[in-house]
Order: sequence, then structure tokens, then C-alpha cells
Amino acid sequence: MSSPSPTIVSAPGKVLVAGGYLVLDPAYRGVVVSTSSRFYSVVQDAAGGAAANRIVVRSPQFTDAAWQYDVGFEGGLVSVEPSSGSASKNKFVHLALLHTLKLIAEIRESKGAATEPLAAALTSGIDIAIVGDNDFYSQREKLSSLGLQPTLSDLSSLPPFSPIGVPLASVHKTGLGSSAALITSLVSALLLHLRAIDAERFADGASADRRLAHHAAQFVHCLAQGKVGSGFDVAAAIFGSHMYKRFGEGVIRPLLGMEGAQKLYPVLSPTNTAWDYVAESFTLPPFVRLILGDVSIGSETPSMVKDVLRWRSASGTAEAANVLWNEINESNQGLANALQKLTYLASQIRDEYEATVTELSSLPPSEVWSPKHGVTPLQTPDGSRTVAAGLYEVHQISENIRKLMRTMGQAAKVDIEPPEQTRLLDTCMSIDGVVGGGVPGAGGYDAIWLLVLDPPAAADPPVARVERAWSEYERANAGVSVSPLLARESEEQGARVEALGGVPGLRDAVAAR
Ligand SMILES: Nc1ncnc2c1ncn2[C@@H]1O[C@H](COP(=O)(O)OP(=O)(O)OP(=O)(O)O)[C@@H](O)[C@H]1O
Ligand SMILES: C[C@@](O)(CCOP(=O)(O)O)CC(=O)O
Repeated sequence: MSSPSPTIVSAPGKVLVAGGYLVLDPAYRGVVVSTSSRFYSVVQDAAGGAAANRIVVRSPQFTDAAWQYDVGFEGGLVSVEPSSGSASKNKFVHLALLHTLKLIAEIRESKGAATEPLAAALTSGIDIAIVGDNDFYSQREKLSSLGLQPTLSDLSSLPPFSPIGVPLASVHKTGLGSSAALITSLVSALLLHLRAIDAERFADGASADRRLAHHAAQFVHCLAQGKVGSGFDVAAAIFGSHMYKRFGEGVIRPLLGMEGAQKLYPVLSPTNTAWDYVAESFTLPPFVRLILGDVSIGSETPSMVKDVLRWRSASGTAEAANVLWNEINESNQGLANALQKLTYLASQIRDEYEATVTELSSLPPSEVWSPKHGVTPLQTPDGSRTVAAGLYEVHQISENIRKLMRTMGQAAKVDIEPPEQTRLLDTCMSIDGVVGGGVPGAGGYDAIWLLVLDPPAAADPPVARVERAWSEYERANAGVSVSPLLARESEEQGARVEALGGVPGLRDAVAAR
């Protein structure tokens, strides 16, 4: 049996705030924040009259984005082939279907007579709709075509899951990790719908069911991308914000390039201890808000990772690279510790914490962050300003990480924090209430992240000041425009089961053809 009602799983996007490149090496950890922006996969049995073993996948936000697949079971092997009705290809969706169904077939078989075979569960066909929150795709053109501004309030006025009006291949993505969130939500929803895992157990972040979904999503994502990355994006999609240590590549090697007959479950099983990743729970402190800027300078360097890794392993530079990576790692861990300390302080001295955030949120950075101005709010003689000191630490460490990442960029000849981004980030750092920031993940020209103080009921909160600064930025910096995304840190953490009526706009988006 499959489930008669739709099975919906959402999975969040990600921002790697510290640990870009280093997180590719299991010796180092990355700090990854999951976003409120999510992907949703809605899986249901097809309406009466649909072809048996036919899976139809639709992405209603895009044009020409419907794919049909036929599932076969010849010789005991599951196959998934695009049917002749498909107008375009979608490798990510195709591989997710193929390997998740194979895995489900193995799990159902292992349960013996107690469970009907997968073929019986697919006789009425399956219908899948996939949608992503507006943040995953740049909304600049849409806003301007509607006479709206790239501001948080105008972005919020767009309907959820707005149609983009172009084919998927030509969309401008924002770097939130659409493919990882998509694969994670799709794989998890299929596993649940076809009863290979259980919804109640999946809800527990440490359960075997969630780990199985994680392993399957990591494997499919590696296959679809044609490479084994660190996997922090898939881990964020499944577990939410965390400190991530990658899994050793060896665990999925046996499955890459396989001919199809090899069993998946022994490798993807939640009890396979070769999955040696660590995802240690982490959240941003209260009243510290993550904001993301979609930067359009308009250049991309696809070879950044290759170039950095070449510099790191080349005989002439490896030693210096190692020293620098250890230094960066110390700062990355320091940033996570400082943020965690603030979370702890907020739980212990809530009123003082809130009062300090409120006070500092409207002081100019020169006064708050600079010790050269004598006794600052951070340096009262009785040492009582622990909250302020904690925020100061976050500021100092994130600025130091930027400096070290620039050093790495120069050494490896890669634009990790290019001068245009340095100017933009420095401008942001001069705004009252901005604590820290940087270029996410691999860096480059596409995005920035900031942590800003966000006290309750502020008349002119730092986020509004940042927005104003961004809206004026291009005038003084021709060719560099920056606009906000709606995303904050996800309160719901990782992947989760949703109800159709519980997500604004989802029912309509899924019904759209
Ligand atoms: N809404 C969607 N429906 C179906 N497939 C999608 C959708 N969005 C993305 N995809 C799939 O994900 C692929 C994009 O993956 P890619 O790895 O290039 O992006 P990404 O690096 O995750 O992007 P970003 O981090 O900028 O969001 C698309 O080619 C498509 O196969
Ligand atoms: C460079 C790297 O460490 C981070 C890439 O992150 P992003 O896709 O730029 O968010 C690569 C990886 O971790 O897989």
C-alpha cells in the first residue's frame, strides 16, 4: 500500500556562514544555518484513470516543467525511464525517483510477505508536485515588471511560490541550495508515501528513519551533481542548522558508477557506521537575525573549488595552506562558540540580554566595536557587560574570518571575497546594529550574509537600516546592486512533514497546471 492522501515534506535551504572549502576536509567543521525558505514535494496517488507504474512530476512555477516516467520491474530490477510524453529532462528528479524507488523496493522485499511488493503500490500511478519558496530564485525581474521595489515588504507582497515564467534551465538561482533542498524533500516524501519510513519516527531528528532519508538524499545528490561535495547542504536540508563534519567519501564510492544490480540498502542503511558525518545542533542566538543579500555583479567562477584545492595540495603552497586553514578553522570554531555562548546567556539572563541587544542596536559601530574610544559599552570597569562582550566577540571573529578568507583568496588566486564584496561588506559593517557578515559558502560575487541585532519592537531596527543602505548602494557603486531575500534562520529546523492546508499558498501552487 501507499498512502491515500498527499504526503508532503518540506526541506530548508542553507547558508554556510563559516567553513567554506575547509568543510570539504573531515578534519574541519562548517557552521551552516538552515533557512526559513523551503522546498516542498507533494506526493500523491494519481487520480483515477492514470497509467499504471507512471510517475508524473510537475514544477508549476516554471514553463515546460512536467516530466513523466515509467517504472519497470523486469528481472527483479527497478527501472525508471522518461516516457515519450516528457518535453524536457530533469536529471536531479530522475535520479531521485530511480534510486529512492530501488531503495524502497529493497526495504519492502526485506519485510517479506508482510508488505506487498512496490509494483502493487504503484498500480494507480503517482503524481508529484515540487515547489520552492520565492527566495530560491531571484525575484528582481518579477518585482520590476510589477513596478515594485526589491525590498522585504514588496517581496512579501508577492504570492507564495510565484510563477517564474521561464524554463528551469534559464532561472537565476540565489545560492540557497535549491537542488539539495529539492532532493531531500523529494526523497523523504517518497520514502514516507511508500511506507519505507514512518512519519512519527521521521519527526525525531535523531531517528534511524531520518538518517536513512539523509543517506539516500546525500547519495542521490552526489550522483546528480556528478561529484561528491562535502554534503553540508543536504545535511542542513535534513537536520537544520548545525556544525557539520563531512562523511568520508569512501562510504558511497561503491554505489557511484554502479551498473544497477547492486543493492543500495546495505550502504544507505541507518546502521552503516561508515557514515561518519557529525551534525551537531546549533542555532543563532535570540534577537540576532540572519539577513541575506542577493548580489548581482554578474560574474561566476565555476572552478573556484578546484583552484583552492589545487593550491592547498600543490607542493609549493601546501604547507602555508595548512597553516592558514588551521587558523581559519580556529576562528570558525570561535564564531560558533561565541554564538552558542550568547544563546546560553539569553537563556540565563533574558532581561539583561534583551536590554543589551536593544541598547547596542542603535549605537554607531565606532562606539560599540572600537576599543580605541575609551570606555565603551563593552568595557565597563565592573566587567558586567557579558552580553555586549559576547556580541563584540562575534563581531571581531567574523571580521577576522573575512580577513583570513581574503588571504586565502589571494594566495589561491580565487575571488573568495573580491574587492567589490569587501566594499559592500565594509559598508554594511558601518551600519548601526550590524554585528558581522561575510560571503557565504565558496564566496564569490553572488551573495552576502549579515548578522544584525533585531530587538523586539524597535522603531527603526537595524534590518531596516540595512535595507535602506542596500537600496542606495548601486547609485554610488555602479554595476553592484544588492537586494534582500526574505529568508531568516529556520525556526522549524530541518525537513518536516507538512499538511496541504498548513502552508500558505501551497494548495493553489500545486493545483496550478
Ligand atoms: N523547482 C524545481 N523543480 C524541479 N527541479 C528543480 C527545481 N529547482 C531546481 N531543480 C533541479 O535542480 C537543478 C539545479 O541544481 P544545481 O546543483 O545547479 O543548483 P544549486 O547549486 O543547488 O543552486 P542554488 O544553490 O543556487 O540554489 C536543476 O537543474 C533541476 O534539475
Ligand atoms: C566550497 C564548499 O565548501 C562550499 C560551497 O558552498 P556554496 O554552494 O557556495 O554555498 C564546497 C562544499 O562544501 O561542497
